[in-house]
Amino acid sequence: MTESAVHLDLWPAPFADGSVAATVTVPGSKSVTNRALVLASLASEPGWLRRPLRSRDTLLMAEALRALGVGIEETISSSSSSSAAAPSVTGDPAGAGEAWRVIPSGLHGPATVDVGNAGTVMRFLPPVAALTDGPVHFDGDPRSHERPLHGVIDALRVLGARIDDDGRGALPLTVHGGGALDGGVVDVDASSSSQFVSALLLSAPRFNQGVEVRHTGARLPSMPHIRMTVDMLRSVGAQVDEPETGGEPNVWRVSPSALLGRDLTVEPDLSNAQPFLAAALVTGGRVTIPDWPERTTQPGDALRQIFTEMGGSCELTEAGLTFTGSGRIHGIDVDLGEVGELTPGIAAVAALADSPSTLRGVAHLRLHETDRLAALTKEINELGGDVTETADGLVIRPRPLHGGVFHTYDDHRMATAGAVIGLAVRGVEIENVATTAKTLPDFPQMWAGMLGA
Ligand SMILES: O=C(O)C1=C[C@@H](OP(=O)(O)O)[C@@H](O)[C@H](O)C1
Ligand SMILES: C=C(OP(=O)(O)O)C(=O)O
Repeated sequence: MTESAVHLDLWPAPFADGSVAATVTVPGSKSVTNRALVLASLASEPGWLRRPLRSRDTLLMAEALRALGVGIEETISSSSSSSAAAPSVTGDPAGAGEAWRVIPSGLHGPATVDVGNAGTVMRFLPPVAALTDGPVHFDGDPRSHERPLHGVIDALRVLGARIDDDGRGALPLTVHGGGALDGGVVDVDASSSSQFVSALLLSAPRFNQGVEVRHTGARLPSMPHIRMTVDMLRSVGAQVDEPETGGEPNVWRVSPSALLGRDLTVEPDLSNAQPFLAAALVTGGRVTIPDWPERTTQPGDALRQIFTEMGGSCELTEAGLTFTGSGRIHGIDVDLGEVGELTPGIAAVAALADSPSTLRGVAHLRLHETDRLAALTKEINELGGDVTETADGLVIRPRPLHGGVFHTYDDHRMATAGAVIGLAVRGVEIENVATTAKTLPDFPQMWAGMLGA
C-alpha cells in the first residue's frame, strides 16, 4: 500500500447532522460496461451500450479497443431507459441519456494500451490482443506492475500466443498478435483473481478451438463476477458449459462461434451504491437507489442481506431499492470471498458498530488497487479504531473515533469508505478524493447532494 504520490488535496468529509433521506441515481456498472465493450468489439455486427459508465476504468477500456481498430462512438441516445422517477441526486447525468455505438472491425496492431490501474483492462485485453495482427504493448500505473497477471500470461502462452514480458508474470508486456489464436485446454490458478477466468472466457468464442479453462487453485474469489461473464457471453450467443449449470466443478468451456451485436442497457453499479446505502445505515436514515435490478450477477446485490444483518431493512419496489437504517449498527461475522470489492465499505460501517466484526475470505484484497487489508487497518486505527489483520481478512473492534486524515492510496473504495466514517465522526479529511474517478467520477458532488448540501 505504498503511497505512489503525495496528494495535498484534502476533502473535508461531510458530517451528517441528522438522518439522510435521499434518492440517489447511481451510474452504470464498471464490470458490466467493460465486459460489454469487449464482447461488442468481438462481435460480427455493430451493437449498442446504453447508460454505460463513463469513468477512468471504462474510458481506458474504450480507448484501448479503439487503439486496436474498434469503432466506439459516443452519442446521446433517443431511446434511453433512464428512470422516470425524479431523483434528488444523479451521478453523471449525461451518462443516463448516453449510448455508445460499438462497431467491430479487424483487430490490428501495432498498438499501445494504457491500463491505468484497471483490473478489467489489464486482464481482459491481452486475450483480445492475441487476436490482432501485430504487437500490442501494455503498461499502466505503477501499481499495475504489482497486480497479478500470471494466470492470463501463462494461459495465453499455452493457448498459442507469443508474449514478451520481464518474467514476473506482470505488466509491462507485449502481446504479439498472430491474427488468430488456437485456443484449447488450459489450467489456471485463479485464486488471486477471478478476472483470469473471465478474461479467457470473454475472448474464447473467437479462438479457433474455443477454450476449456480448468481452475486449479484452492479458492476462487468473486464467483458472481464469473457468473456475470458467463451470462453476458450467453446473451450474445456464445455457448458456455460451466459448473453451475451441471458442468464439472471448476471447469468452464466456451465453444468457437460468432457473437451477436446487441442493444444492452447497463445496470447501475451496485458496488458504487454501497456508500449511499451505508449512509442510510450509519445515520438511521433512508436512501433509495432507482433501477436496482430484480435479478443480477453483480456482487453488490449481497448488500441487501449484509446491511440488513448490520442493522437496517430494505424493500425492492418499482421505485428501486430503499434501504432504511434502524439507528443501530451491529457487527457481523462474514465471508466476503464472493464479494471482495464490498470489503472497504463494510469495514467502514463495522468500525461504527455496537459489536465487533470479523471479515473473512479476502486475502486476495492485498493485491487490489492497494493492499486493502493493510490500508483499512492503518487508516481506521489512525482515527482511534482497533482493527487487526488476519491471514484472510480483518477483525474490527469498534472504538470511539476521532477526526484526522484518511489516506486513500489511489483506491476509489478507500475514499468512499472514509466518507462513510466521516458521516459519523467530525473532522475526517479524505486525501485525494479525486481517486473515486476510477469508477464514480461525481462522487463528492453526489455525496453532498445526498446530504442536501
Ligand atoms: O471481473 C470483474 O469485473 C471484477 C472482479 C473482481 O476481481 P477479483 O476477483 O480480482 O477480486 C472484483 O474485485 C473487481 O472489482 C471486478
Ligand atoms: C478490485 C477492483 O477493481 P479492478 O477491476 O481494478 O480489479 C474494485 O473496483 O474494487
